[in-house]
Amino acid sequence: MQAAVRASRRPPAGVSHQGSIWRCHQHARRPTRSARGSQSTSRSAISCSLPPYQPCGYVNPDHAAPEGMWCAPSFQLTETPEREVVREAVSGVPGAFHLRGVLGIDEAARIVSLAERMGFVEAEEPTTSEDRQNDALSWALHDSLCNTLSSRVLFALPSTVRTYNGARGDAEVDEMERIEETRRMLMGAGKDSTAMIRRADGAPEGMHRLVGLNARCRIYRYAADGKQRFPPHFDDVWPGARVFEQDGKCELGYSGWTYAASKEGKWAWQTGDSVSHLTMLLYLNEGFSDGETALLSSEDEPQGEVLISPTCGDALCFGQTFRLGRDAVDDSQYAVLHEGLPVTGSHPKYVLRTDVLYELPESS
Ligand SMILES: O=C(O)CCC(=O)C(=O)O
Ligand SMILES: [Fe+2]
Repeated sequence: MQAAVRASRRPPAGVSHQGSIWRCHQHARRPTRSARGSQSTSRSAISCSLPPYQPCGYVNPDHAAPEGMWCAPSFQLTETPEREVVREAVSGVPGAFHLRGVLGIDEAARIVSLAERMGFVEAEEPTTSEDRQNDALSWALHDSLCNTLSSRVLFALPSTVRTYNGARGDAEVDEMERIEETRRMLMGAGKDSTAMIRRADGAPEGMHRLVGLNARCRIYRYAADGKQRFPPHFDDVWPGARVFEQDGKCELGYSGWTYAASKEGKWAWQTGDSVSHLTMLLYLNEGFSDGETALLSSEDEPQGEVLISPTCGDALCFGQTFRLGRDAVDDSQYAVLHEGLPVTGSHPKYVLRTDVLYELPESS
């Protein structure tokens, strides 16, 4: 099968595409590397006024709110929307890419500061070598914050993801790719589309359309003790979620729970439900040593280990497994086995994890 990440869709006005790099000219320049280097993100070094935050529950009463899920309904990004975001492929890892400059240094520092105030749930003593060993919290982004963050990156994300079942033969898949390419040409997107085609055995087949980022984020803190780490794992697809605010209360509501919850082996979802295909890791600080994200392999094309050193404000995106608790769906094409390596030095590492959401195809 051909690697299916197409070059890129036609860029919006003010955006150009050079090789694997997307660039948005309209937006202000990002801080220089020396400005980034001078950033201090230790807990004590950050002092800025922050809006209030509160526990966030679930709209669906069947889902008990976990410990450490928060919402800060008036938190805003301060540089809105003047950011220059640049997309760059991760060499050797199909489907993975960097988004450079998603957050400003001060914005990232304010998120770290907010997270420290909301409070992390400390890592539990691991019982197996696969258990996550870092401090974590969940942060549900209210609509306007989620939309602002999404608007900075949407132009550089795959606009569609077409899924197909691995039971199909190569000839049929080639034909699907050909049809898809023709469709894009007819729509004026040409060959340089960021559309993606991926095999996901057992998953619903069809065209998934880009929606934006998932409001449900996690923030992880790795102590600089050389021990805390996120052992090798795949990220699974996740249903889309958004925050509902009423009478001063914030609750997270999922789309796609019908799709997620059917136990009969039948995929079921409603029109408008969304599901993720990609992880987005947003690095919130620098100033520590080690702590890279190690990209270990991708199905079909096992590359060596690719180490990504966190750069504050940059995002890293890569494929997830279309699994969601179903045995039938094992690893999916472009899913990347990865690991958060231990941190040393004098500062912890902070990283925000969210997902890139797609609307599911028309349900049959
Ligand atoms: O901290 C990292 O670099 C990796 C985090 C991660 O794998 C995740 O959030 O799923
Ligand atoms: Fe992960």
